[in-house]
Amino acid sequence: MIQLKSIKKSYPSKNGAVEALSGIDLSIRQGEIFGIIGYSGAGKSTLIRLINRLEQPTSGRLIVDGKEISSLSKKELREARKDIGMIFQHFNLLWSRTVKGNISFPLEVAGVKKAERKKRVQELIKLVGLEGRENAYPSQLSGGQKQRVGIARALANNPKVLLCDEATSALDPKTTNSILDLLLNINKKLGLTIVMITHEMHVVKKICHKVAVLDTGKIVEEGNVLDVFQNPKMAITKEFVKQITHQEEADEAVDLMKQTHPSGTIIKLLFKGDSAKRPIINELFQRQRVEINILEGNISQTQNGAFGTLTLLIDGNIREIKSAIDYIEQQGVGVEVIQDAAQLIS
Ligand SMILES: Nc1ncnc2c1ncn2[C@@H]1O[C@H](COP(=O)(O)OP(=O)(O)OP(=O)(O)O)[C@@H](O)[C@H]1O
Repeated sequence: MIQLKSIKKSYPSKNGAVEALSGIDLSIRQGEIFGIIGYSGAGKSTLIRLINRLEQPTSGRLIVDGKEISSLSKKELREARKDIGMIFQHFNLLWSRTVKGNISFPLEVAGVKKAERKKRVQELIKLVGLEGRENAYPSQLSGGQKQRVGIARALANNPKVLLCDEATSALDPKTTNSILDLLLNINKKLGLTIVMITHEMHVVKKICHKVAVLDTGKIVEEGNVLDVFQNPKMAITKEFVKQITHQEEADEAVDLMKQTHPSGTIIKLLFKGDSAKRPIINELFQRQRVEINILEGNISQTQNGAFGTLTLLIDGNIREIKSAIDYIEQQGVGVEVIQDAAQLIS
């Protein structure tokens, strides 16, 4: 649906050109929810504005829905833009118009007749769950409701792609979740391709199928969300993954155990996909003659399946511990040895 090939974008500045994007290759498939994550200044807004054709690339090729941007006439470009809706961090609503008026606006611009407009606005209000608030003004709405108006407005002309620029960054965690659920629902119902620009890994974890990590104008890592969460390669990706998996209390529990049980073996189990559903501790208790203490555990759900970790302190004789670890690995669960008191690796 969207392809970027060797895209570069520079902005002129007093101290020479600023290279915001330096050679981006990206392919986003139809119906996918694709997350692009990066810190401030990484080039996320530039990238999304290129897809929306609000910016022109300095070089490279951009293809959306089979059409190459550089070969389009102005009229064709105007038409092609209708296939792309966009929502923003600060909603960008018209404050003097009601909910209905805001959603109707792009339909008016597109020359849709009044009766048809009215029908479409009602459909959209239902789709985003704003029934009863049709005549409210933006100032009378909560942040989540404002973003629902933004989503309805973006979908008014039946776009094929929805671009979300930090769409939940101004919302509290509960409202963020409800907006993400709505986007997921719309993706499933309408088969809409969604591109999410964000600095929050929670957003990626909850609804994206794929993720690309953007760092100073380059994509440094890309893949299926579950794979990237399980096996982040670059330091920056590991930092983002830690936003989800890191628990300070867990580190403290492990440190305490290291001090109080220097002779115990501490291992971290890494679950992925179906292995996350296995009653592995129960199986260990039944099959192996080792003592087990659970130090921490967490499980995360992504659109590609679940993944999780479980940190255990195991005591017993070396042979039994080795056998327990072999058993865990045979079940398709990864094992990382944190404290090797039994000298398993020697
Ligand atoms: N119109 C512009 N003129 C000059 N430099 C720009 C312009 N827009 C962006 N830049 C520069 O390009 C780089 C990437 O900016 P961009 O806004 O795309 O990053 P970002 O990841 O979206 O960050 P943020 O979340 O802070 O907006 C930055 O160094 C920025 O200063």
